[in-house]
Amino acid sequence: MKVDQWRYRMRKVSEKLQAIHTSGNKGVAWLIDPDDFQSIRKFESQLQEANKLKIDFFFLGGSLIHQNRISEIIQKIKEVCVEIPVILFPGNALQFSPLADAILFISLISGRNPDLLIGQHVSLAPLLEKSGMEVLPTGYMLINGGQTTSVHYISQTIPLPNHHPELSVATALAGKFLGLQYFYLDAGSGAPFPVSTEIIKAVKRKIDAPLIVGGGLNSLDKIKSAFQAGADLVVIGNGAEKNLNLLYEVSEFLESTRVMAN
Ligand SMILES: CC(C)=CCC/C(C)=C/CC/C(C)=C/CC/C(C)=C/COP(=O)(O)OP(=O)(O)O
Ligand SMILES: O=P(O)(O)OC[C@@H](O)CO
Ligand SMILES: [Mg+2]
Repeated sequence: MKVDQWRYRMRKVSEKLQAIHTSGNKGVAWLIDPDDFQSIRKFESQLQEANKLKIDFFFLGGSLIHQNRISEIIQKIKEVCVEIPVILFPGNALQFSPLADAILFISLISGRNPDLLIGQHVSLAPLLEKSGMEVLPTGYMLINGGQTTSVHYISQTIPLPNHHPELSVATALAGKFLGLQYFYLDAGSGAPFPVSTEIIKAVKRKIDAPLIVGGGLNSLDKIKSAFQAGADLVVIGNGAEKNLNLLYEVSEFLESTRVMAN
């Protein structure tokens, strides 16, 4: 299938995110690490599951990747899961593929590293324009999840404290005044503690935009708490890699809340 054909079949990604946000229905994104793509057969069978699980989005990216197989992975996803949008979640400008449906154009607003606030963005902008891809301008905020994760190290930034909501609120407000349209609170992949509900609630109160939360969400209880605190979309990476059943549990939970809301 050609790129335009599958883009045509879908609602715009931004519309889907906005719909999740305004309806109060929650969503789930499955983060695929391009480096974990070893056996194509295993990946294919996981993708079959993704169709059944009603995953809302695939996120694709990593802090540091060793092999750039992003286009190949997207092709595979599109063969099996035509209806699930693939959103790039790049650690740098090299992690680009014109085959994706949209890109989280993340600016690391919790940090003070100019390359991750604007530098990588300038490098990618001309290519991005040519691709015609949907761009999601996103304020990306790293929150201390109890351990130094890959993204902390690679970004060379200090995360926001997990228990001083006023700092996260000030950061998110600055992002809002800069015109960012999506916010992503991330404790970092594999974090022992996810973003605190205190922080999620405080940011949610001030920001009327889709709120993405991820990092260390490896149990249904943690995911429910993130939703209850105000996350619109949760991102699950390691939790699904270790136990695909977690995605079943989340999907069942979402299904039951959507039924109750209708
Ligand atoms: C928008 C463009 C062109 C680039 C963005 C550049 C920025 C702002 C990067 C922010 C910092 C960064 C390195 C983010 C990567 C986030 C990500 C995809 C994390 C996925 O998890 P890993 O950190 O790879 O987890 P593992 O250690 O579990 O593999
Ligand atoms: O791998 P996990 O801990 O689920 O984290 C997902 C994502 O938010 C990391 O950037
Ligand atoms: Mg990774």
